[in-house]
Amino acid sequence: MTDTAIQTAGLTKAFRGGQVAVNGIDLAVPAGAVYGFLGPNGSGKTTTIRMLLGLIFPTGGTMSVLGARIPEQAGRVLPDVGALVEGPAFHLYLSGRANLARLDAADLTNTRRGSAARIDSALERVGLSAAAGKRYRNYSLGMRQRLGIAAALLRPRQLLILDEPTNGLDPQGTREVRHLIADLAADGITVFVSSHLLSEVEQICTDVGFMRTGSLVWQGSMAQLSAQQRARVTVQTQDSLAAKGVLADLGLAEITEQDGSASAVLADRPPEQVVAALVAAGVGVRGFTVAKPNLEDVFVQLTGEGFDVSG
Ligand SMILES: Nc1ncnc2c1ncn2[C@@H]1O[C@H](COP(=O)(O)OP(=O)(O)OP(=O)(O)O)[C@@H](O)[C@H]1O
Repeated sequence: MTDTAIQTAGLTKAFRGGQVAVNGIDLAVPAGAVYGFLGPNGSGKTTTIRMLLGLIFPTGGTMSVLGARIPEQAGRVLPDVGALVEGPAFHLYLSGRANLARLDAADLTNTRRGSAARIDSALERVGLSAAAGKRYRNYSLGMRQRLGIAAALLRPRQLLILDEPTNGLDPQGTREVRHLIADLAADGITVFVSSHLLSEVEQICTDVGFMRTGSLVWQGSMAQLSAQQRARVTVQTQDSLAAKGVLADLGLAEITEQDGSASAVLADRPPEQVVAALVAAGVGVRGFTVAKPNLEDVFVQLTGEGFDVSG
C-alpha cells in the first residue's frame, strides 16, 4: 500500500480525429481519500477513468494505481480496484442476487467456494439484503446503482473508481449512494468518484480535482480549498443601500448591493461586529448569513466560466 492511490504525470489522450480529451493532467489521489473528480460533461472525466482502468491507452504521460504502473502492471493491481463505469449489464428478469451470482461466476480470479458468502456480504454492504430476491427490473434507480457498486465489491478492494454514480438518480437515490460511499470510505477504501453535479458530492469529498476541457484546473484537499475561500456576509434588508454603506464603513471588500440585500467579503472581521454596526446604523435586518462559496462557485471563480449543471 502506498500513500498515493492514484498518481498521473502529464496524462494525455488524443483521439484519432485529433480531439484532445485529456490534456497533460497530474492527478494525485491520497490513499484513504474520497476524491471528487469534478467537471462539466465532456471535460474528460470518463476518458481519464477508462485510462486508469487500462480500458484505453493514453497517448502521453504516465500513471500508477496503488503503486503499480498502468497499463504495464495492470494485471497485478486491478483485482484490488473495483469500478463502476457506465454501469454493468444486469439482466432485467433476474434478481439482484442472481445477477451478482452470474458476475461472481464470471470472475476467473474467484474460486467458486465462498460465492454465496461473497454475494451476501456485497448485498449487505450496499443495503440490498432485503431486496436481494427482487427482480432487477423492479429496482429503483438508486437500488440499481447500489447493485452496480455491490458488483464492484464482490471481492475486497483497496480502491473504488465510480464514474458518475449519482447520474440520473432522484434525491433519495443520490442520498443512498452518497451514504454508501461515505460508509465504504470509513472502512478504509479509497474512493475516486466523478461527477458533474458538484453539490451531490461536495459533502462527502475529502479531496477534489476540477476538470475543464481536458485540463485539471485545480486539485487539493477540501481543507485547502476551504482555507482559500473567503466567507461572504449577506444582509437581507429593505434598506440595502444603507446596509451597503455600513459594510463600506467597516472596510469590507467586494461589496455588492441589489434590491433587498447587500453582500461583502467578511475577511477577518467577526460577523457579530457587522450585525452590531448594522443595528447601530438603524438598518432593519431581516436575514443575515455568512457562507463560504460552494464547489460550483469555486469552479466558476477558477475558470471564469459557468458550470453546465443541466448536462
Ligand atoms: N472514442 C472517442 N473518440 C473521439 N472523441 C471522444 C471519444 N470518447 C470521448 N471523446 C471526446 O472526448 C471529450 C471528453 O469526453 P469524456 O467522456 O471523457 O468527458 P466526461 O467529462 O466524462 O463527460 P461525460 O460526463 O459527458 O461523460 C468529449 O469531447 C468527447 O466527445
